Amino acid sequence: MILYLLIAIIVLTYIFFSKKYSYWRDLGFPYAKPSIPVGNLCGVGIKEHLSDFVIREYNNFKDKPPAFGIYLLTKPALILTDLELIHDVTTRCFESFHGKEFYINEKADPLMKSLFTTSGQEWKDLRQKLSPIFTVGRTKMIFPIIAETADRMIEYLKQPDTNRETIEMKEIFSSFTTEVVANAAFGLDVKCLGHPDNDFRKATRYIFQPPMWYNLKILLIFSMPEVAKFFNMAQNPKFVIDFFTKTVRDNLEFREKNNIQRDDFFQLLINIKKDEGMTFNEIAANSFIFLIAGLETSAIAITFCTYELAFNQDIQDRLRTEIETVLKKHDGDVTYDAIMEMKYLEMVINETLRKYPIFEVQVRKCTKEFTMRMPDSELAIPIGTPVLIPVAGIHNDERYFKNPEKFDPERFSEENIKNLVPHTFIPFSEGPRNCIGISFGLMQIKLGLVKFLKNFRIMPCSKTIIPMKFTPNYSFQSPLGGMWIKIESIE
Ligand code: HEM
Repeated sequence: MILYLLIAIIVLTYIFFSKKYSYWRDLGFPYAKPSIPVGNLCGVGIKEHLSDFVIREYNNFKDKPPAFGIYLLTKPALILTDLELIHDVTTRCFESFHGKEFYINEKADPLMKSLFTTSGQEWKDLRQKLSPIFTVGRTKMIFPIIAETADRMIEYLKQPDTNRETIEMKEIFSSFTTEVVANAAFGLDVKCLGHPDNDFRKATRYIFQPPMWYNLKILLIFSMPEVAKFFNMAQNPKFVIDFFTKTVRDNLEFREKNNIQRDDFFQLLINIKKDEGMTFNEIAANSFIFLIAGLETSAIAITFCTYELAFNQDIQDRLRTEIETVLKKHDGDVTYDAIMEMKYLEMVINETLRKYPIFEVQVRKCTKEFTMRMPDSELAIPIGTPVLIPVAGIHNDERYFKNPEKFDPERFSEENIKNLVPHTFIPFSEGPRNCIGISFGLMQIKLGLVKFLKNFRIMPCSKTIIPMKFTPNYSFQSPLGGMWIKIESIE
């Protein structure tokens, strides 16, 4: 009897998945072969990083534009391979693709409903309210916070007991950006450089690299959002929600009670609350997203840039010469204007973001039916379909970037940048839903790099990973086992 029951369960499961996985085949649309029960996500986050999967499948299908089908667990999704279609999705036909694929349960997790996760009118209103926070003028206002924190990072690295022969820099750069963004977003003086067990750092580290069991919970939430809502499940871990909502509440009460005004993002959120109205949850969720989006993205960019500079001494020398020359003109002061004058620095950062796009895939959701034209037919993309832009694949496609493995900042020289194929360099995305924090992120990266290179020469060491491999269960691309290099003081 048990045997029959088992066989029946296996047969029914097989029929269920076969039916789910016949969607693209029935439409006669090219697709990557799925596996029961995770679709095309087999091994992603366990054996390989999402970017490895994206690059591989993109290369398999890039000659069959405009798109191919995959299954995110059992959900059909599209990966786009045609640049014009990508431009339609991000910009030209934005009304059909302004959605994001996030599970929001505000009751259980007030941190999830932010600018990054919301869609439709709610997103539009938020973007309008929050845009004034991210102007170039505001970035200038935050400049001293970034500069002081970068100085603290250099002091820390110069301590006599720091092992400069083999040093893991990813954690140090993440601590640097955590201190900057905690200060800029929350007005908090968090000390995590040299203190990896600091509560703030521990909570943020957990978000980017949760334990394997936690990824299973995310899979469940993603595949059965209705069930997750029924059981009032939260996407973020409880200790992260409690920690950050308490931090925001205490901070808000302290400032309001003591009538404290500061030049930071948090103050700007308080001003919006007073002038235009903003709920506590909106303040909490958006300070949280500034923190999440702001710290790890920039830290990873500095990390990969440093990794490449260790192997490319000529580029490192040229960049250091530029830094010294420009600073000399500014009496040795690392000012906002001095940083903006460093054109080669910009080329080096662009090339870093080309080779290692932090958001290796950008995800949008179809919000209004859209007809995709194919060579000799068309396909109506149904509402609700996730649409993936394979940025890592495009940035490493030899048709657009010759010899993509080579780290070559010249691709972004004044002369060459004009010849880039449109929509092939999109590290901050494009269109109305592009990154809102570009100028702040770039300034953080630039200042961190300038202060670091002014003080240290970088070289590979015995523990440097060659070639680069990514940590499978990390939210962004991040070096497996950390980024170990040797640094030498420049006197
Ligand atoms: C190297 C640094 C950064 C990179 C490469 C980057 C990249 C991106 C990308 C590609 C998106 C669009 C994601 C998608 O469509 O799925 C995005 C959105 C966003 N970024 Fe950044 N980002 C960086 C730094 C920052 C910083 C410093 C902040 C804030 C402090 C920030 C805040 C945001 C927010 C709030 C969004 C959502 C915008 C919206 O949906 O309207 N980012 N970022």
